[in-house]
Amino acid sequence: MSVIDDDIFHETVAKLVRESDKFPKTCPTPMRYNIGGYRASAEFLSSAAFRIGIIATLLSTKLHSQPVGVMITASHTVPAENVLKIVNVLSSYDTQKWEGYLDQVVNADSADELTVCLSSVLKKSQIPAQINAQIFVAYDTRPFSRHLAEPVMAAAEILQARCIDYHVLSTPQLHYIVKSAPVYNTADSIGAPTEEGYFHRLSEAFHSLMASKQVRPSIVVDAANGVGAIKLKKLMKEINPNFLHVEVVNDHINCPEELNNSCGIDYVLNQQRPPLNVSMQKDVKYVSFDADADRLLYYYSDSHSFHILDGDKIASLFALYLLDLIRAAGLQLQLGLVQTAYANGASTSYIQKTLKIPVTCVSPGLKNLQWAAQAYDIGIYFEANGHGSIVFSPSALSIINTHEVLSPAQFNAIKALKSVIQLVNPACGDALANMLLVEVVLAYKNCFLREWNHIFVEIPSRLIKCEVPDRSIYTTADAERKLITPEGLQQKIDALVAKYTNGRAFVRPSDTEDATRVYAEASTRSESEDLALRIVELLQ
Ligand SMILES: CC(=O)N[C@H]1[C@@H](OP(=O)(O)O)O[C@H](CO)[C@@H](O)[C@@H]1O
Ligand SMILES: [Mg+2]
Repeated sequence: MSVIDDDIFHETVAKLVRESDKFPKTCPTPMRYNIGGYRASAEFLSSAAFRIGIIATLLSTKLHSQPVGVMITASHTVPAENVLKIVNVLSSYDTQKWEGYLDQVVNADSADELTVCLSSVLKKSQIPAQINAQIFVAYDTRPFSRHLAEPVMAAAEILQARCIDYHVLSTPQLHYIVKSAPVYNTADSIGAPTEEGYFHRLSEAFHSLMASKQVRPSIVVDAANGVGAIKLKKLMKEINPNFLHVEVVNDHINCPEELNNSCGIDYVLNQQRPPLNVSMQKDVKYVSFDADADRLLYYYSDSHSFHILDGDKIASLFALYLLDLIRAAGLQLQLGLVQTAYANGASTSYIQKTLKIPVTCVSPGLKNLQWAAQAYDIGIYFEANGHGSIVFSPSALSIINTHEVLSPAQFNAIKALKSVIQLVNPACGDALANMLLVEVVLAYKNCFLREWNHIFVEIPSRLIKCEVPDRSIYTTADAERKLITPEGLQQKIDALVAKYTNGRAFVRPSDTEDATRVYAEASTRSESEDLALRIVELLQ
Protein backbone atom coordinates (compact mmCIF):
# COMPACT_ATOMS: atom_id res chain seq x y z
CA MET A 1 0.00 0.00 0.00
CA SER A 2 1.46 3.36 -0.94
CA VAL A 3 1.15 6.06 1.65
CA ILE A 4 0.45 9.72 1.05
CA ASP A 5 3.38 11.36 -0.83
CA ASP A 6 5.41 14.23 0.58
CA ASP A 7 4.08 17.10 -1.56
CA ILE A 8 0.44 16.21 -1.13
CA PHE A 9 1.19 15.62 2.51
CA HIS A 10 2.58 19.13 3.14
CA GLU A 11 -0.15 20.73 1.10
CA THR A 12 -2.86 18.88 3.01
CA VAL A 13 -1.43 19.76 6.40
CA ALA A 14 -0.99 23.42 5.43
CA LYS A 15 -4.58 23.63 4.22
CA LEU A 16 -5.96 22.06 7.39
CA VAL A 17 -3.93 24.39 9.57
CA ARG A 18 -5.10 27.42 7.56
CA GLU A 19 -8.73 26.38 7.78
CA SER A 20 -8.46 25.63 11.48
CA ASP A 21 -8.09 29.40 12.03
CA LYS A 22 -11.81 29.67 11.39
CA PHE A 23 -12.38 27.64 14.54
CA PRO A 24 -9.94 29.12 17.04
CA LYS A 25 -9.05 27.26 20.18
CA THR A 26 -10.72 28.91 23.17
CA CYS A 27 -10.81 26.21 25.81
CA PRO A 28 -8.59 27.43 28.66
CA THR A 29 -7.59 23.96 29.85
CA PRO A 30 -6.29 20.92 27.97
CA MET A 31 -8.91 18.40 26.93
CA ARG A 32 -8.61 14.66 27.24
CA TYR A 33 -10.67 12.18 25.25
CA ASN A 34 -12.19 9.94 27.91
CA ILE A 35 -14.93 7.33 28.09
CA GLY A 36 -17.47 10.11 27.67
CA GLY A 37 -15.65 11.73 24.68
CA TYR A 38 -14.65 15.43 24.86
CA ARG A 39 -16.94 17.19 27.30
CA ALA A 40 -16.89 20.94 27.84
CA SER A 41 -19.00 24.03 27.76
CA ALA A 42 -20.36 24.17 24.19
CA GLU A 43 -18.66 27.51 23.42
CA PHE A 44 -15.23 25.86 23.82
CA LEU A 45 -15.84 23.00 21.45
CA SER A 46 -15.74 24.40 17.88
CA SER A 47 -12.00 23.96 17.58
CA ALA A 48 -12.12 20.43 18.97
CA ALA A 49 -14.99 19.65 16.57
CA PHE A 50 -12.91 20.72 13.55
CA ARG A 51 -9.96 18.68 14.72
CA ILE A 52 -12.07 15.63 15.56
CA GLY A 53 -13.33 15.89 11.95
CA ILE A 54 -9.71 15.55 10.75
CA ILE A 55 -8.90 12.55 12.90
CA ALA A 56 -12.23 10.85 12.10
CA THR A 57 -11.45 11.23 8.39
CA LEU A 58 -7.97 9.74 8.78
CA LEU A 59 -9.38 6.92 10.84
CA SER A 60 -12.05 6.12 8.26
CA THR A 61 -9.40 6.13 5.50
CA LYS A 62 -7.22 3.84 7.58
CA LEU A 63 -10.22 1.53 7.97
CA HIS A 64 -10.68 1.25 4.19
CA SER A 65 -13.52 3.80 4.12
CA GLN A 66 -15.52 2.20 6.88
CA PRO A 67 -17.77 5.01 8.14
CA VAL A 68 -16.81 6.83 11.30
CA GLY A 69 -19.52 8.68 13.20
CA VAL A 70 -19.21 11.87 15.19
CA MET A 71 -21.98 12.35 17.73
CA ILE A 72 -22.60 15.73 19.32
CA THR A 73 -24.55 15.37 22.52
CA ALA A 74 -24.14 15.69 26.23
CA SER A 75 -26.50 13.01 27.33
CA HIS A 76 -27.35 13.62 30.97
CA THR A 77 -25.61 16.96 31.64
CA VAL A 78 -26.78 20.59 31.70
CA PRO A 79 -27.93 22.18 28.41
CA ALA A 80 -24.86 24.45 28.11
CA GLU A 81 -22.47 21.53 27.99
CA ASN A 82 -21.67 19.34 25.06
CA VAL A 83 -19.78 16.20 24.23
CA LEU A 84 -18.04 15.25 21.00
CA LYS A 85 -17.72 11.56 20.57
CA ILE A 86 -16.35 9.29 17.87
CA VAL A 87 -18.93 6.63 17.27
CA ASN A 88 -18.24 2.94 17.05
CA VAL A 89 -14.74 2.35 15.79
CA LEU A 90 -12.87 3.60 18.83
CA SER A 91 -14.38 0.84 20.90
CA SER A 92 -12.54 -1.71 18.84
CA TYR A 93 -9.76 -0.22 16.75
CA ASP A 94 -6.47 0.70 18.42
CA THR A 95 -8.31 2.89 20.88
CA GLN A 96 -5.42 4.18 22.91
CA LYS A 97 -3.30 5.08 19.92
CA TRP A 98 -6.06 7.04 18.17
CA GLU A 99 -7.28 8.70 21.34
CA GLY A 100 -3.68 9.80 21.83
CA TYR A 101 -3.61 11.31 18.31
CA LEU A 102 -6.88 13.09 19.04
CA ASP A 103 -5.57 14.63 22.23
CA GLN A 104 -2.37 15.84 20.58
CA VAL A 105 -4.22 17.46 17.69
CA VAL A 106 -7.06 18.91 19.77
CA ASN A 107 -4.69 20.45 22.31
CA ALA A 108 -2.16 21.91 19.85
CA ASP A 109 -1.99 25.63 20.66
CA SER A 110 -0.31 27.45 17.80
CA ALA A 111 -0.44 26.94 14.03
CA ASP A 112 3.13 25.62 14.21
CA GLU A 113 2.26 23.13 16.90
CA LEU A 114 -0.78 21.98 14.94
CA THR A 115 1.38 21.55 11.82
CA VAL A 116 3.86 19.41 13.73
CA CYS A 117 1.10 17.34 15.34
CA LEU A 118 -0.81 16.73 12.12
CA SER A 119 2.38 15.84 10.24
CA SER A 120 3.34 13.42 12.94
CA VAL A 121 -0.10 11.80 13.05
CA LEU A 122 -0.27 11.48 9.27
CA LYS A 123 3.17 9.84 9.25
CA LYS A 124 2.62 7.57 12.24
CA SER A 125 -0.78 6.39 11.12
CA GLN A 126 0.46 5.41 7.63
CA ILE A 127 -2.58 6.80 5.85
CA PRO A 128 -3.01 5.45 2.31
CA ALA A 129 -2.20 7.84 -0.54
CA GLN A 130 -5.81 8.26 -1.47
CA ILE A 131 -7.84 9.69 1.38
CA ASN A 132 -11.13 7.89 1.10
CA ALA A 133 -13.40 8.38 4.05
CA GLN A 134 -17.03 8.42 5.12
CA ILE A 135 -18.03 10.64 8.02
CA PHE A 136 -21.52 10.47 9.53
CA VAL A 137 -22.47 13.36 11.81
CA ALA A 138 -25.50 13.66 14.09
CA TYR A 139 -26.50 15.78 17.05
CA ASP A 140 -29.07 15.97 19.80
CA THR A 141 -31.63 18.71 20.43
CA ARG A 142 -29.33 21.03 22.41
CA PRO A 143 -29.34 24.48 20.76
CA PHE A 144 -25.60 24.58 20.19
CA SER A 145 -25.21 21.00 19.00
CA ARG A 146 -26.06 21.65 15.35
CA HIS A 147 -23.44 24.43 15.18
CA LEU A 148 -20.76 21.95 16.22
CA ALA A 149 -21.61 19.75 13.24
CA GLU A 150 -20.32 22.48 10.87
CA PRO A 151 -16.64 22.36 11.92
CA VAL A 152 -16.64 18.53 11.87
CA MET A 153 -17.97 18.54 8.32
CA ALA A 154 -15.67 21.41 7.25
CA ALA A 155 -12.59 19.39 8.20
CA ALA A 156 -13.88 16.22 6.59
CA GLU A 157 -14.75 18.08 3.39
CA ILE A 158 -11.29 19.61 3.08
CA LEU A 159 -10.03 16.04 3.09
CA GLN A 160 -12.71 15.16 0.52
CA ALA A 161 -14.48 12.69 2.73
CA ARG A 162 -18.00 11.61 1.88
CA CYS A 163 -19.90 13.43 4.61
CA ILE A 164 -23.47 12.78 5.69
CA ASP A 165 -25.24 15.06 8.13
CA TYR A 166 -27.97 12.98 9.78
CA HIS A 167 -29.17 16.02 11.76
CA VAL A 168 -31.00 15.18 14.98
CA LEU A 169 -30.55 11.56 16.10
CA SER A 170 -30.28 9.77 19.40
CA THR A 171 -26.79 8.49 20.19
CA PRO A 172 -27.82 4.83 19.67
CA GLN A 173 -29.39 5.67 16.31
CA LEU A 174 -26.08 7.04 14.99
CA HIS A 175 -24.30 3.98 16.40
CA TYR A 176 -26.76 1.75 14.58
CA ILE A 177 -26.43 3.66 11.29
CA VAL A 178 -22.63 3.56 11.39
CA LYS A 179 -22.68 -0.13 12.21
CA SER A 180 -25.22 -1.02 9.54
CA ALA A 181 -23.63 0.91 6.68
CA PRO A 182 -22.21 -1.58 4.21
CA VAL A 183 -18.47 -1.64 4.66
CA TYR A 184 -16.44 -0.91 1.56
CA ASN A 185 -16.43 -3.90 -0.78
CA THR A 186 -18.53 -6.14 1.43
CA ALA A 187 -22.21 -6.80 1.39
CA ASP A 188 -22.75 -7.65 5.04
CA SER A 189 -25.18 -5.39 6.77
CA ILE A 190 -27.55 -5.58 9.70
CA GLY A 191 -30.28 -3.52 8.04
CA ALA A 192 -30.78 -0.30 6.10
CA PRO A 193 -28.34 2.38 7.36
CA THR A 194 -31.06 4.97 7.84
CA GLU A 195 -33.37 6.13 10.58
CA GLU A 196 -36.21 4.31 8.80
CA GLY A 197 -34.09 1.15 8.80
CA TYR A 198 -33.56 1.54 12.53
CA PHE A 199 -37.29 1.94 13.27
CA HIS A 200 -38.17 -0.89 10.92
CA ARG A 201 -35.73 -3.24 12.62
CA LEU A 202 -37.08 -2.43 16.08
CA SER A 203 -40.77 -2.57 15.23
CA GLU A 204 -40.53 -5.76 13.17
CA ALA A 205 -38.67 -7.59 15.96
CA PHE A 206 -41.03 -6.27 18.63
CA HIS A 207 -44.15 -7.31 16.70
CA SER A 208 -42.76 -10.78 16.19
CA LEU A 209 -41.95 -11.16 19.90
CA MET A 210 -45.31 -9.79 21.09
CA ALA A 211 -47.49 -11.58 18.56
CA SER A 212 -48.34 -14.51 20.80
CA LYS A 213 -48.67 -12.51 24.06
CA GLN A 214 -52.05 -11.85 25.63
CA VAL A 215 -51.25 -8.53 27.34
CA ARG A 216 -51.39 -4.96 26.10
CA PRO A 217 -48.74 -3.20 28.16
CA SER A 218 -48.83 0.49 28.86
CA ILE A 219 -46.04 2.76 30.09
CA VAL A 220 -45.38 6.39 30.90
CA VAL A 221 -42.00 7.58 29.59
CA ASP A 222 -40.08 10.61 30.88
CA ALA A 223 -37.91 11.60 27.89
CA ALA A 224 -35.86 14.17 29.90
CA ASN A 225 -36.99 16.83 27.37
CA GLY A 226 -34.39 15.41 25.01
CA VAL A 227 -34.11 13.75 21.62
CA GLY A 228 -35.68 10.54 22.96
CA ALA A 229 -39.07 12.31 23.00
CA ILE A 230 -39.10 12.83 19.20
CA LYS A 231 -37.64 9.44 18.41
CA LEU A 232 -39.97 7.53 20.70
CA LYS A 233 -43.00 9.22 19.17
CA LYS A 234 -41.71 8.33 15.71
CA LEU A 235 -41.12 4.74 16.77
CA MET A 236 -44.61 4.45 18.25
CA LYS A 237 -46.08 5.30 14.82
CA GLU A 238 -44.56 2.03 13.61
CA ILE A 239 -45.73 -0.03 16.58
CA ASN A 240 -49.08 -1.79 16.59
CA PRO A 241 -51.07 -0.06 19.38
CA ASN A 242 -52.44 -3.46 20.41
CA PHE A 243 -48.93 -4.44 21.50
CA LEU A 244 -47.88 -1.36 23.47
CA HIS A 245 -49.27 1.95 24.60
CA VAL A 246 -46.83 4.73 25.48
CA GLU A 247 -47.49 8.13 26.99
CA VAL A 248 -44.49 10.47 26.60
CA VAL A 249 -43.95 13.18 29.23
CA ASN A 250 -41.13 15.73 29.51
CA ASP A 251 -41.09 16.06 25.74
CA HIS A 252 -40.41 19.83 25.50
CA ILE A 253 -37.56 19.62 23.05
CA ASN A 254 -37.88 23.30 22.14
CA CYS A 255 -37.22 24.45 25.70
CA PRO A 256 -33.49 23.85 26.13
CA GLU A 257 -33.47 25.01 29.71
CA GLU A 258 -35.77 22.12 30.59
CA LEU A 259 -33.38 19.45 29.28
CA ASN A 260 -32.49 17.08 32.14
CA ASN A 261 -33.95 19.68 34.50
CA SER A 262 -35.72 17.86 37.35
CA CYS A 263 -36.24 14.95 34.99
CA GLY A 264 -34.36 12.18 33.25
CA ILE A 265 -32.50 9.22 34.57
CA ASP A 266 -29.88 10.91 36.76
CA TYR A 267 -32.47 13.05 38.50
CA VAL A 268 -34.56 9.98 39.34
CA LEU A 269 -31.51 7.97 40.45
CA ASN A 270 -29.91 10.72 42.52
CA GLN A 271 -33.10 12.07 44.07
CA GLN A 272 -34.80 8.67 44.40
CA ARG A 273 -38.05 10.28 43.39
CA PRO A 274 -40.21 10.67 40.27
CA PRO A 275 -39.37 13.41 37.76
CA LEU A 276 -41.29 16.61 37.24
CA ASN A 277 -44.64 16.11 35.49
CA VAL A 278 -45.00 12.53 36.69
CA SER A 279 -47.54 11.99 39.42
CA MET A 280 -47.10 8.38 40.36
CA GLN A 281 -50.07 6.10 40.38
CA LYS A 282 -50.32 2.62 41.68
CA ASP A 283 -49.88 -0.20 39.16
CA VAL A 284 -48.53 2.08 36.45
CA LYS A 285 -45.12 1.44 34.91
CA TYR A 286 -42.81 4.43 34.48
CA VAL A 287 -39.60 4.77 32.48
CA SER A 288 -36.99 7.54 32.40
CA PHE A 289 -34.44 8.11 29.62
CA ASP A 290 -31.40 10.33 29.64
CA ALA A 291 -31.38 13.19 27.12
CA ASP A 292 -29.64 11.28 24.31
CA ALA A 293 -31.72 8.14 24.87
CA ASP A 294 -28.94 5.64 25.41
CA ARG A 295 -29.89 4.88 29.03
CA LEU A 296 -33.14 3.94 30.74
CA LEU A 297 -34.57 2.82 34.03
CA TYR A 298 -38.00 1.70 35.21
CA TYR A 299 -39.85 2.65 38.41
CA TYR A 300 -43.19 2.26 40.16
CA SER A 301 -44.71 3.02 43.51
CA ASP A 302 -46.74 0.95 45.92
CA SER A 303 -48.40 1.91 49.18
CA HIS A 304 -45.02 1.83 50.94
CA SER A 305 -42.51 3.48 48.69
CA PHE A 306 -40.92 4.33 45.39
CA HIS A 307 -38.99 1.53 43.65
CA ILE A 308 -36.38 1.91 40.92
CA LEU A 309 -35.39 -0.90 38.57
CA ASP A 310 -31.95 0.06 37.30
CA GLY A 311 -29.39 -1.45 34.92
CA ASP A 312 -28.68 -4.35 37.31
CA LYS A 313 -32.35 -5.33 37.31
CA ILE A 314 -32.68 -4.89 33.55
CA ALA A 315 -29.59 -7.05 32.92
CA SER A 316 -30.94 -9.74 35.27
CA LEU A 317 -34.32 -9.71 33.51
CA PHE A 318 -32.64 -10.13 30.12
CA ALA A 319 -30.50 -12.95 31.54
CA LEU A 320 -33.57 -14.79 32.83
CA TYR A 321 -35.23 -14.53 29.44
CA LEU A 322 -32.20 -15.56 27.39
CA LEU A 323 -31.56 -18.53 29.68
CA ASP A 324 -35.12 -19.72 29.02
CA LEU A 325 -34.78 -19.25 25.26
CA ILE A 326 -31.39 -20.99 25.06
CA ARG A 327 -32.71 -23.96 27.04
CA ALA A 328 -35.96 -24.19 25.10
CA ALA A 329 -34.03 -24.05 21.82
CA GLY A 330 -31.75 -26.85 22.98
CA LEU A 331 -28.62 -24.81 22.31
CA GLN A 332 -25.25 -25.09 24.03
CA LEU A 333 -24.38 -21.43 24.25
CA GLN A 334 -22.46 -19.79 27.07
CA LEU A 335 -24.35 -16.79 28.44
CA GLY A 336 -22.30 -14.32 30.45
CA LEU A 337 -22.92 -11.01 32.16
CA VAL A 338 -20.62 -8.01 32.39
CA GLN A 339 -20.93 -5.39 35.11
CA THR A 340 -18.82 -2.73 36.79
CA ALA A 341 -18.03 -2.43 40.50
CA TYR A 342 -21.08 -0.14 40.82
CA ALA A 343 -23.37 -3.13 40.25
CA ASN A 344 -25.17 -3.90 43.47
CA GLY A 345 -23.62 -6.90 45.24
CA ALA A 346 -27.04 -8.57 45.43
CA SER A 347 -27.33 -8.51 41.62
CA THR A 348 -23.92 -10.12 41.16
CA SER A 349 -24.76 -12.78 43.69
CA TYR A 350 -28.19 -13.44 42.11
CA ILE A 351 -26.71 -13.81 38.63
CA GLN A 352 -23.82 -16.02 39.74
CA LYS A 353 -25.48 -18.13 42.41
CA THR A 354 -29.16 -18.31 41.43
CA LEU A 355 -28.94 -18.09 37.66
CA LYS A 356 -25.50 -19.77 37.58
CA ILE A 357 -24.28 -17.36 34.94
CA PRO A 358 -20.63 -16.17 35.01
CA VAL A 359 -20.10 -12.48 35.75
CA THR A 360 -17.13 -10.38 34.62
CA CYS A 361 -16.40 -7.11 36.42
CA VAL A 362 -14.65 -4.40 34.38
CA SER A 363 -13.80 -0.69 34.65
CA PRO A 364 -16.67 1.76 34.06
CA GLY A 365 -17.20 2.94 30.49
CA LEU A 366 -19.33 1.15 27.95
CA LYS A 367 -16.48 0.16 25.66
CA ASN A 368 -14.85 -1.78 28.52
CA LEU A 369 -18.07 -3.68 29.05
CA GLN A 370 -18.49 -4.36 25.34
CA TRP A 371 -15.01 -5.83 25.03
CA ALA A 372 -15.56 -8.16 27.95
CA ALA A 373 -19.01 -9.18 26.72
CA GLN A 374 -17.48 -10.41 23.46
CA ALA A 375 -15.75 -13.21 25.37
CA TYR A 376 -19.11 -14.98 25.77
CA ASP A 377 -21.32 -16.59 23.12
CA ILE A 378 -24.01 -14.21 24.33
CA GLY A 379 -22.78 -11.35 26.50
CA ILE A 380 -25.20 -9.13 28.40
CA TYR A 381 -23.49 -5.96 29.59
CA PHE A 382 -24.99 -3.25 31.77
CA GLU A 383 -23.88 -0.42 33.98
CA ALA A 384 -26.07 0.11 37.04
CA ASN A 385 -26.94 3.56 35.67
CA GLY A 386 -29.02 1.98 32.89
CA HIS A 387 -26.55 1.79 30.03
CA GLY A 388 -26.12 -1.55 28.30
CA SER A 389 -27.04 -4.03 25.60
CA ILE A 390 -26.45 -7.62 24.50
CA VAL A 391 -23.81 -8.89 22.05
CA PHE A 392 -23.95 -12.17 20.16
CA SER A 393 -20.65 -13.67 19.00
CA PRO A 394 -20.31 -14.56 15.30
CA SER A 395 -20.33 -18.26 16.19
CA ALA A 396 -23.47 -17.87 18.34
CA LEU A 397 -25.19 -16.10 15.42
CA SER A 398 -24.23 -18.89 13.08
CA ILE A 399 -25.42 -21.58 15.52
CA ILE A 400 -28.75 -19.82 16.05
CA ASN A 401 -29.24 -19.29 12.32
CA THR A 402 -28.44 -22.87 11.29
CA HIS A 403 -29.73 -24.90 14.24
CA GLU A 404 -31.82 -27.90 13.23
CA VAL A 405 -35.24 -27.52 14.82
CA LEU A 406 -36.83 -30.69 16.21
CA SER A 407 -40.02 -29.46 17.87
CA PRO A 408 -42.45 -26.52 17.78
CA ALA A 409 -41.07 -25.38 21.14
CA GLN A 410 -37.56 -25.28 19.70
CA PHE A 411 -38.82 -23.48 16.61
CA ASN A 412 -40.47 -20.79 18.74
CA ALA A 413 -37.41 -20.34 20.92
CA ILE A 414 -35.09 -19.97 17.93
CA LYS A 415 -37.53 -17.56 16.30
CA ALA A 416 -37.62 -15.49 19.50
CA LEU A 417 -33.81 -15.49 19.74
CA LYS A 418 -33.56 -14.21 16.17
CA SER A 419 -35.98 -11.40 17.01
CA VAL A 420 -34.02 -10.50 20.15
CA ILE A 421 -30.87 -10.27 18.00
CA GLN A 422 -32.75 -7.91 15.69
CA LEU A 423 -34.21 -5.86 18.54
CA VAL A 424 -31.15 -5.07 20.63
CA ASN A 425 -28.72 -2.41 19.50
CA PRO A 426 -25.57 -4.18 18.32
CA ALA A 427 -23.35 -1.18 19.02
CA CYS A 428 -24.34 0.52 22.27
CA GLY A 429 -26.96 1.00 24.97
CA ASP A 430 -30.30 2.02 23.51
CA ALA A 431 -33.19 3.21 25.66
CA LEU A 432 -35.83 2.56 22.96
CA ALA A 433 -34.65 -0.93 22.07
CA ASN A 434 -34.11 -1.95 25.68
CA MET A 435 -37.50 -0.62 26.73
CA LEU A 436 -39.17 -2.75 24.04
CA LEU A 437 -37.21 -5.80 25.17
CA VAL A 438 -38.16 -5.24 28.82
CA GLU A 439 -41.82 -5.10 27.75
CA VAL A 440 -41.40 -8.33 25.79
CA VAL A 441 -39.92 -10.14 28.79
CA LEU A 442 -42.55 -8.80 31.19
CA ALA A 443 -45.27 -9.95 28.78
CA TYR A 444 -43.57 -13.33 28.39
CA LYS A 445 -43.31 -13.78 32.16
CA ASN A 446 -46.73 -12.21 32.57
CA CYS A 447 -45.50 -10.12 35.47
CA PHE A 448 -45.64 -6.53 36.68
CA LEU A 449 -42.70 -4.49 37.97
CA ARG A 450 -43.26 -5.74 41.54
CA GLU A 451 -42.43 -9.37 40.69
CA TRP A 452 -39.49 -8.27 38.59
CA ASN A 453 -38.23 -6.06 41.40
CA HIS A 454 -38.39 -8.97 43.84
CA ILE A 455 -36.02 -11.25 41.91
CA PHE A 456 -33.38 -9.96 44.33
CA VAL A 457 -33.31 -7.34 47.06
CA GLU A 458 -30.54 -4.75 46.74
CA ILE A 459 -27.97 -4.34 49.47
CA PRO A 460 -28.32 -0.72 50.67
CA SER A 461 -25.70 1.41 48.96
CA ARG A 462 -24.42 4.96 48.79
CA LEU A 463 -22.48 6.70 46.02
CA ILE A 464 -20.78 10.02 46.81
CA LYS A 465 -18.96 12.33 44.42
CA CYS A 466 -16.02 13.71 46.32
CA GLU A 467 -14.12 16.77 45.13
CA VAL A 468 -10.39 16.38 45.70
CA PRO A 469 -7.54 18.79 44.90
CA ASP A 470 -5.84 16.34 42.52
CA ARG A 471 -7.58 13.17 41.39
CA SER A 472 -4.50 12.00 39.46
CA ILE A 473 -2.92 10.80 42.72
CA TYR A 474 -5.55 8.05 42.85
CA THR A 475 -4.54 5.03 40.82
CA THR A 476 -6.38 1.74 40.85
CA ALA A 477 -6.27 -1.95 39.98
CA ASP A 478 -8.71 -4.85 39.79
CA ALA A 479 -11.36 -3.20 37.62
CA GLU A 480 -10.91 -0.01 39.66
CA ARG A 481 -11.99 -1.72 42.88
CA LYS A 482 -8.66 -1.31 44.68
CA LEU A 483 -6.51 1.75 45.17
CA ILE A 484 -2.82 1.35 44.51
CA THR A 485 -1.97 4.94 45.38
CA PRO A 486 -1.97 6.92 47.62
CA GLU A 487 -0.04 4.21 49.39
CA GLY A 488 -1.70 2.78 52.46
CA LEU A 489 -5.17 4.23 51.72
CA GLN A 490 -6.62 0.93 50.50
CA GLN A 491 -5.63 -0.79 53.76
CA LYS A 492 -7.46 1.94 55.70
CA ILE A 493 -10.56 1.45 53.52
CA ASP A 494 -10.37 -2.33 54.01
CA ALA A 495 -10.14 -1.87 57.79
CA LEU A 496 -13.25 0.32 57.76
CA VAL A 497 -15.19 -2.05 55.49
CA ALA A 498 -14.42 -4.99 57.81
CA LYS A 499 -16.42 -3.29 60.57
CA TYR A 500 -19.69 -3.48 58.61
CA THR A 501 -21.92 -6.48 57.96
CA ASN A 502 -22.05 -7.09 54.19
CA GLY A 503 -19.64 -4.20 53.80
CA ARG A 504 -18.14 -3.48 50.38
CA ALA A 505 -16.61 -0.22 49.26
CA PHE A 506 -14.21 1.30 46.78
CA VAL A 507 -12.82 4.64 45.69
CA ARG A 508 -11.85 5.52 42.13
CA PRO A 509 -11.07 8.71 40.24
CA SER A 510 -13.84 9.66 37.82
CA ASP A 511 -12.82 9.51 34.19
CA THR A 512 -15.32 12.16 33.18
CA GLU A 513 -15.39 14.66 36.06
CA ASP A 514 -12.81 16.32 38.25
CA ALA A 515 -13.65 14.23 41.31
CA THR A 516 -13.31 10.85 42.92
CA ARG A 517 -16.29 8.59 43.52
CA VAL A 518 -16.85 6.73 46.75
CA TYR A 519 -19.19 3.73 46.67
CA ALA A 520 -20.22 1.76 49.75
CA GLU A 521 -22.62 -1.09 50.53
CA ALA A 522 -23.68 -2.37 53.95
CA SER A 523 -26.59 -4.15 55.60
CA THR A 524 -28.69 -1.07 56.30
CA ARG A 525 -29.15 2.27 54.59
CA SER A 526 -27.64 4.17 57.51
CA GLU A 527 -24.64 1.86 57.67
CA SER A 528 -23.91 2.20 53.95
CA GLU A 529 -24.22 5.98 54.33
CA ASP A 530 -21.96 5.89 57.36
CA LEU A 531 -19.33 3.77 55.60
CA ALA A 532 -19.30 6.05 52.55
CA LEU A 533 -18.97 9.18 54.71
CA ARG A 534 -16.12 7.70 56.72
CA ILE A 535 -14.26 6.93 53.52
CA VAL A 536 -14.86 10.49 52.33
CA GLU A 537 -13.28 11.65 55.62
CA LEU A 538 -10.26 9.47 54.85
CA LEU A 539 -9.89 11.16 51.46
CA GLN A 540 -10.10 14.59 52.97
C1 LIG B 1 -20.64 5.94 38.52
C2 LIG B 1 -21.00 6.25 37.13
O1 LIG B 1 -22.19 6.29 36.82
N1 LIG B 1 -20.00 6.49 36.25
C3 LIG B 1 -20.24 6.85 34.85
C4 LIG B 1 -19.32 7.99 34.44
O2 LIG B 1 -17.98 7.56 34.59
P1 LIG B 1 -16.99 8.14 35.69
O3 LIG B 1 -15.63 7.65 35.26
O4 LIG B 1 -17.44 7.55 36.98
O5 LIG B 1 -17.13 9.62 35.69
O6 LIG B 1 -19.53 8.31 33.07
C5 LIG B 1 -19.25 7.23 32.16
C6 LIG B 1 -19.40 7.73 30.74
O7 LIG B 1 -20.69 8.18 30.49
C7 LIG B 1 -20.15 6.04 32.49
O8 LIG B 1 -19.83 4.99 31.64
C8 LIG B 1 -19.97 5.65 33.96
O9 LIG B 1 -20.89 4.65 34.30
MG1 LIG C 1 -26.44 9.18 27.48
